[in-house]
Amino acid sequence: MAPGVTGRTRPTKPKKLQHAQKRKRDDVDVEKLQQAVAELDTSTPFKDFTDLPLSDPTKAGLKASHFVTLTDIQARAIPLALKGMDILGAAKTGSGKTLAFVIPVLENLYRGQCVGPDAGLCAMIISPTRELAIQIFDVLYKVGRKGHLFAAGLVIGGKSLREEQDALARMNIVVCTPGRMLQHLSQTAMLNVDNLKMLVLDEADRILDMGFQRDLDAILDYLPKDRQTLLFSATQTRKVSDLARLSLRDPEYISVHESAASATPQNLQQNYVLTPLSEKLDTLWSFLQNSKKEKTVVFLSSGKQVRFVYEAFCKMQPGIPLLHLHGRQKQTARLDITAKFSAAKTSCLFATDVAARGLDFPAVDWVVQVDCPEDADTYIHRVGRTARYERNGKAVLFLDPSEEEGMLKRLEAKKVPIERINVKQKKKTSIKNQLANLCFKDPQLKYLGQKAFTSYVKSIHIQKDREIFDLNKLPLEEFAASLGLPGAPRIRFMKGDNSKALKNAPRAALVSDSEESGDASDAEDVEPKAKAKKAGVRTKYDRMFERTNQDVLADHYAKLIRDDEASSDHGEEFNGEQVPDDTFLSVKRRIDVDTELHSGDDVPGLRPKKIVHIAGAKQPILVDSKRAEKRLSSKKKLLKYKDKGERLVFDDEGKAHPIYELESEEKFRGQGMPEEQRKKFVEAEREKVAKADVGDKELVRAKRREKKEKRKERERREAVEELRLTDGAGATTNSALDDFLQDAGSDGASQVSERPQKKQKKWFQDASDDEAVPRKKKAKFQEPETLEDLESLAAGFLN
Ligand SMILES: Nc1ncnc2c1ncn2[C@@H]1O[C@H](COP(=O)(O)OP(=O)(O)OP(=O)(O)O)[C@@H](O)[C@H]1O
Repeated sequence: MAPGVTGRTRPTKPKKLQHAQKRKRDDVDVEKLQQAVAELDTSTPFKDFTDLPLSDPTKAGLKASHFVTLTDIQARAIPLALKGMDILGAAKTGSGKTLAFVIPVLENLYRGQCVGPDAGLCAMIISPTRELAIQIFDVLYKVGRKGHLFAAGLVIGGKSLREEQDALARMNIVVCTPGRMLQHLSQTAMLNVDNLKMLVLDEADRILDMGFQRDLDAILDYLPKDRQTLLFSATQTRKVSDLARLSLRDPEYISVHESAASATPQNLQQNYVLTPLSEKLDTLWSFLQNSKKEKTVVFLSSGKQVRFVYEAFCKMQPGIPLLHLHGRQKQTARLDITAKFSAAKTSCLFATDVAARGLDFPAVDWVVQVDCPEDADTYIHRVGRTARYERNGKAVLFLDPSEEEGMLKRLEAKKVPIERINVKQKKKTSIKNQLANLCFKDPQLKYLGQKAFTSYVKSIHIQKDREIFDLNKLPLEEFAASLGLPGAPRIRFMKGDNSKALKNAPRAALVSDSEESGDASDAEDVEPKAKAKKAGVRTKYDRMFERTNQDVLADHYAKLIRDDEASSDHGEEFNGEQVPDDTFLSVKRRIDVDTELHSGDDVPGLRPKKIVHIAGAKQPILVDSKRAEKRLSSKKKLLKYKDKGERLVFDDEGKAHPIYELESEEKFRGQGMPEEQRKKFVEAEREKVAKADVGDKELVRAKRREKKEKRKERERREAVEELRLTDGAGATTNSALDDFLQDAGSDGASQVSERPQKKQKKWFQDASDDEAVPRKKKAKFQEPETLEDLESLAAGFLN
């Protein structure tokens, strides 16, 4: 519906006349707005949205969504953006950057009358991840739904290319991810971007970094140079080279919090805990046991770790709903998980850095970083998932002692205030035995553990900041044991690899292909944009699971492993990026073959025949087909041609004998009748077994006794502890988490009562207090139920 027009028009008026009148009113409105914007004094501090020269539909949309007061970044960026300036906007996480570009997009297009299918695509908003793109689209819909006539759409993959192509041809505003957008620019004939007026990069530093470089540069080649460009991020780029790439025209650098004491929100409490790598899962488990009533995001460095920890913790039933999110999940699953976590009051989400940037989950209490982030910027974005827009939040970073010094230095340089706290030892439970038992009983979990171990080691190996990440200082054997593994899986590194090149390899090296499926693997954000064939050699575990998979695995695990294999095709996901496996690991395989061409090979059209001599083979092999040639590359298959040899044992004098040697007949007869000999033998063996059984039973009894004693001892300690706690002044008023974490330097036994009450309240009281406000708001606004609903509504504005 057009701005200012109500639905109750008189039915007697002819339609043409109505439209003409409406257009006239729009023109007047637009003219007035143009003038107001031209006269806008950008040095005036604006407080409310009503102070700005905005169109009626935008004002109505803002009002309906309960946006009244401008945040700092909005107050400074929106007036300049309305005037058509290029902007580099930097402000802390959760400070409302999305509205700071959504409003100018709607307004500038409105004033420029870029509406309807003839206007073509006028604004492009690029986001690094699909989830963030959907979130931006949601905000665009909320603000634009009250009368704007633009057709807006999402282009993030996960749908058929054809479907997206048709919709794109009608769009005025597109919210997209770089890979998929590039695919359309190069393949959708009907897509015309000549009229593009505005380009927005959300999380600009991420989109400008090497991971997206190829796609972004290619997109920029398609776009007209004469356009307005807006860049926003909590950690903004100022590199001249980046600005040149974007052809910015005298950009305005707006850094709202540059002079602030910290780069992170003020209402965010930040701490770190020193915990050796091998105890990180114990600490995490204990933390979750003490925060069952909270909403937590847990960051791990790779998708495989996320899956292992999620599966293992689910089996251990922590008493809090668990979710997991990583880049290799199908898009539908990812959307489902983000929606579930957004709606949850208490839950724990295990995630890779795919969830680190931009996502606005409501009411997150804690961000826990189990694995150290790759740099301070990633830290800032991760912790930014909590303490958003005036809410309180808490973040804790687990650091191995080897990571402490380097990471603290980096954080200090970026103005991140962080204090050390300790975990109360009495509240910490070890889950090592439990995990070992689970892995022992469940080979699939063990397999996931092995993958988790390998991917963690890889993730450390490819880190470029050697002051923080040093593989040699990490207790890898203990780490493997902490995952429940019987030993550390062997990993072989290639010599002279370049970590930076490796980390950025996937985007640079992989070529986009045009799948039309709705599969998550097609083309997007943190995923590689192509299917790189796995050229590497399978490990013995891979082979083992390929075999087991066929009929032994439960459906659930068969799927897990299938997914895993699918993901392995693309390599590993580290810090939200994909790193191909084959560039990282190599297994030596050498075959001693000596090849000679068979005579007559040069007959045209015939496959050349080769005679191959293999070391140890009885005779040379004729290779006359592709299959025979392939067989040569398999060590196992080559065995068939080799002389098998004979296994021998050596006696005391060093003489060789076959393993099973028959006794001489004479000697055998000398020992009595065969039946008697058999009986004697059976009797002797029975005695041996009986003796061994006594020993075994004694061992089992001893173990049981030991377990029982340990349990009793633990129960006794807990009972004493409980008594002491209920007796202690103020102790019962603290949450379980108060009881779990303690300030660094204070001793474990007297924590709770020693900490000043005021500080405790500031730390932990926020969760329930603040929740009411946003939830109430949400109840009033009727959300479209599915993404499809939302998309069709936004596309349908045009009607
Ligand atoms: N003017 C406003 N009034 C009230 N709430 C607002 C306003 N602007 C933004 N918000 C709310 O603040 C929250 C954070 O906003 P947004 O997601 O835009 O932050 P951001 O700065 O982009 O964060 P990040 O850096 O993590 O991407 C959202 O829930 C949003 O609805």
